[in-house]
Amino acid sequence: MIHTQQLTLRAGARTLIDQLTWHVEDGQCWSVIGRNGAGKSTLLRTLAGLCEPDAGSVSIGQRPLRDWPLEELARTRAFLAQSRSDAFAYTALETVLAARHPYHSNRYWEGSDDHKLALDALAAMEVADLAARDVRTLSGGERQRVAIAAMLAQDTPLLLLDEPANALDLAHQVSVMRLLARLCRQQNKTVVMIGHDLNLAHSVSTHALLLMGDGRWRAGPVAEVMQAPILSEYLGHPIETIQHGQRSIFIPTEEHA
Ligand SMILES: Nc1ncnc2c1ncn2[C@@H]1O[C@H](COP(=O)(O)OP(=O)(O)OP(=O)(O)O)[C@@H](O)[C@H]1O
Repeated sequence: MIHTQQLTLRAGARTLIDQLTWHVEDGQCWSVIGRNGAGKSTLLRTLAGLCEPDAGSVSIGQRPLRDWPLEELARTRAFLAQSRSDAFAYTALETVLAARHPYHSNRYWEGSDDHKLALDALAAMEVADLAARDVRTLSGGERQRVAIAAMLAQDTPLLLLDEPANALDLAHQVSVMRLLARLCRQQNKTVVMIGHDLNLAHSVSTHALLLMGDGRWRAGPVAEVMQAPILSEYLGHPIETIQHGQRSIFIPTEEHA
């Protein structure tokens, strides 16, 4: 689904990611992990086609990103930004319906199929009861779930999510992450998401990409890459693992003053 070849991303004089050659296959669920400022959002925006690489290339489905017509790209990848601002009085339903526009090049109005898809997406995110509400009146977590519903309604094989668990309460963090993992397993969708919760990432992801923020990176299956010594190095803080049944739980080591 995604193939990067010697991809290099910089911010000013800093090299964030150096020569990333990376394959993301259909049906995989990747977590991108790294410290604040490591370049995670910059990478995701580049994969979405919103930023130009400084060197190297990105292909989506065998085709270089720059060769994708915008409307076709919008039917292939959906992007959840880390933050958003709502300038106008759209309802939650209208916001989700807007995600159907890439399917309407030959007609102006959405059809009943679009309404059903949008309502289903709102229901999947447990915000169907908010469909008629002005998005500017929603709480942070409700607005986040409407934004994820819009992604689902966009119905793309590739989902790129910048901190999807942001602002969600514990129950919704778990249900949203499980839903993403299920989309990969059952519908062969591909997910690349950024997250700071190692335990959530470990429980739902098949693979992880670690970014050091100085160009270095490490990519691979979760069992190989999400190990305490490697995570400690990449996150700049000692981390221990404890086993709880089948689960590995990551905890930051307490440092005594
Ligand atoms: N236009 C710019 N000019 C200079 N530096 C920039 C610019 N845009 C981004 N940066 C820097 O690039 C670095 C990477 O930013 P990015 O948003 O990708 O980090 P991140 O890993 O997503 O961080 P976070 O976990 O805080 O969301 C940051 O240090 C940021 O300050």
